[in-house]
Amino acid sequence: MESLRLEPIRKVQGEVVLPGSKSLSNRILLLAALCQGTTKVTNLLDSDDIRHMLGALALMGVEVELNEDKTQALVHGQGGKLTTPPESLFLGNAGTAYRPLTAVLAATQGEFELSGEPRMEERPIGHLVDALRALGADIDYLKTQDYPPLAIKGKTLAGGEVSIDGSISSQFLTALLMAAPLFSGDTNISIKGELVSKPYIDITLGVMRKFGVEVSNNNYQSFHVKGGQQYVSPGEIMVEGDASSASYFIAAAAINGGEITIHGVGKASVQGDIGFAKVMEQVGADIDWYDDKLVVRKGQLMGVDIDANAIPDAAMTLATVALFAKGKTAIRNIYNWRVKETDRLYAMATELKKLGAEVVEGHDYIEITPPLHLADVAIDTYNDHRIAMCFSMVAVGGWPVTINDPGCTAKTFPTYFDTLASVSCS
Ligand SMILES: O=C(O)C1=C[C@@H](OP(=O)(O)O)[C@@H](O)[C@H](O)C1
Ligand SMILES: C=C(OP(=O)(O)O)C(=O)O
Repeated sequence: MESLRLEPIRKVQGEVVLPGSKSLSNRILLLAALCQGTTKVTNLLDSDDIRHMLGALALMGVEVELNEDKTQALVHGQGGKLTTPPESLFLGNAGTAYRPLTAVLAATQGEFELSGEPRMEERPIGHLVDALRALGADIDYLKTQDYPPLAIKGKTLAGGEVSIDGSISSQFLTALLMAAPLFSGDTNISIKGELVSKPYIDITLGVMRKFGVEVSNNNYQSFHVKGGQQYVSPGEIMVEGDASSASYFIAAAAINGGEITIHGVGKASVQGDIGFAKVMEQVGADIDWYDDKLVVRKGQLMGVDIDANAIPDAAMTLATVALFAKGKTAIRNIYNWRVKETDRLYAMATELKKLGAEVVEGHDYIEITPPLHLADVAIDTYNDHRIAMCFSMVAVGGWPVTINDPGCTAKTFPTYFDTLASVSCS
């Protein structure tokens, strides 16, 4: 479908069961493939990013049995051995596949080429490659220095002392951490620059722990990983609901509930994006917290001024909540929005301005002051699932809107617009 017309939604109400977390799904699949033993993964996300990880694993000889709706997988671990794939591993625009595979394959015997969509070739990976090369990895840039695609000649890496720049993406450190137990000796990793998106490191360390590997860390400034370790299957593991995907329903209920019960994340969540619910309480949402669900109702919404470095994905939703909050909303410390699916700072500013909002696009922040009336426009989505999803808040807030290329939500949430319709009262 070229575009989706959303008419004003009178109220949102009902129950949502979240799909599994993208971040957890791809980490779990990779470690389940590497470990010793078979792992049953439940509540797996079925979306493009996961499909790319599964496709790559299949090409490297990993046997994965999926159930019919692809939310359960039986992964037969290879005990650290992967085979040289017959072709380039095409990883779409999935950062959670591309970055960890780069590090793991650098330490795996075999020859690998990692490619992706055109946008992936514009997303930097130099900080990770620099760190891996410093450890002796053999990695070449096939087109442009510091960017995918890559050619990797995997080999035994001995570990040692290494520093990694954490200022652009936490996924580089995640990748190094996941690969380090496979090195023959111990690795001490120190962080250069400010480490962004820190809560994703907790997700990484938590998943590694489930697969039997403990990493010690000193205040996220240095990490010690023992070498020569084998990941061990936990037997069965459930993927928690996606906290970033929850943000759209938390926001919708806060703008125009009714009441929405969101199943799959709650106060026991391991994902940093649960922090968005706390931000929304500050904005004015009325939220009841349970271990693995949230009940969210409408509130008097007020603009806030927040540092969103820890919740870069969910913070995009706040940018459209801002259209319905009193006064100005400022979202700060989000420079790396510029190197994700698109330049998200530019894209969000451009589309919010089209609706009539007053927007300041800073180098690493955005400020939004809502207009009295929203213009009826078509929102361009820049092949960015989160732009498509967060601009549906315009209809939730009672204004018509057209979303161009709504199918781009397939990256993490293929059924998003159906799920929104299921809680929409016209
Ligand atoms: O590790 C992860 O699962 C992710 C880390 C974040 O990226 P950065 O660390 O590049 O900010 C986030 O935006 C991405 O959607 C998922
Ligand atoms: C930044 C994102 O994706 P990736 O995992 O490709 O970095 C995202 O899902 O918002």
